[in-house]
Amino acid sequence: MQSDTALELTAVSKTYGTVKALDQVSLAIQSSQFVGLLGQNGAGKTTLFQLLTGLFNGDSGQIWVCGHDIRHHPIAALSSIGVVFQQPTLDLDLTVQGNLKFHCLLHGLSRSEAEQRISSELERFEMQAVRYLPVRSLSGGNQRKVELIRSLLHRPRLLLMDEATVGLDPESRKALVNHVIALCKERDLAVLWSTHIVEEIQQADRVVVLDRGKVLADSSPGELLAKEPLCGSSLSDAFLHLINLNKTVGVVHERAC
Ligand SMILES: Nc1ncnc2c1ncn2[C@@H]1O[C@H](COP(=O)(O)OP(=O)(O)OP(=O)(O)O)[C@@H](O)[C@H]1O
Repeated sequence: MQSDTALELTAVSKTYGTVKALDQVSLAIQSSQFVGLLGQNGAGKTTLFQLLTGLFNGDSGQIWVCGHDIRHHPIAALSSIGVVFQQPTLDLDLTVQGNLKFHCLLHGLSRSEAEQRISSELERFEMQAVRYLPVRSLSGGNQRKVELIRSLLHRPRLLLMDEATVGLDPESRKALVNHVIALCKERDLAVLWSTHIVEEIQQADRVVVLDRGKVLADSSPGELLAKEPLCGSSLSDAFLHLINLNKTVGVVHERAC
């Protein structure tokens, strides 16, 4: 494994009954790479994030975060990860400060370190004005920004964004994507950005297309669109083409069996 590899998965599989939610998934993300994980409903994105955040173990395969095997060294692995989940997880009745401070203390930061990091992150996101307001009073876009700020306070090397723009208007969505891309390059952060909205990952260094648990493509948007028969199509069309091709392969495979 390269020393700047933030995440590596080898042949990870997870099955629910007869459903293969993840089927031999392998991928690696280096520091400062923004990788888009694109998949339709049911593709396996959430399952993948559940495995990456240690909620469940896979049936087979291995996951390393910054060189730590998540199954055998979960604390070291998880302390290197920042996560923004699809569902909001802030305490709406606490202030922004209260939510952020709680996270810092959970990660073992001293009170003075916590204050200093909260101040500098709020400044970075131009959010100082809302520091002592209850989260409930913030707009949806600002609540998401607070979740992002919280995910960065313990200085992770890998940021996991699990459909983090759900419920945001197009402008707020774009702003959040741009914030994360800037952070990725500024802080050598590796980012896995899961979505089914193609526009969000137009600027990604790499796009991983997941469908019915399988990785169908893993390349830069440019490389993906240079391949026959995707040549000349938009990223959105290329995505749909790959998904439809996989459906056809599935039908042929089922008939052959
Ligand atoms: N706890 C579970 N029990 C049974 N089946 C599950 C469970 N979790 C996920 N699945 C199945 O695994 C497959 C992958 O689901 P997953 O939620 O990971 O997809 P997703 O890409 O996150 O979809 P979405 O975009 O709709 O959130 C689906 O067929 C789903 O029905």
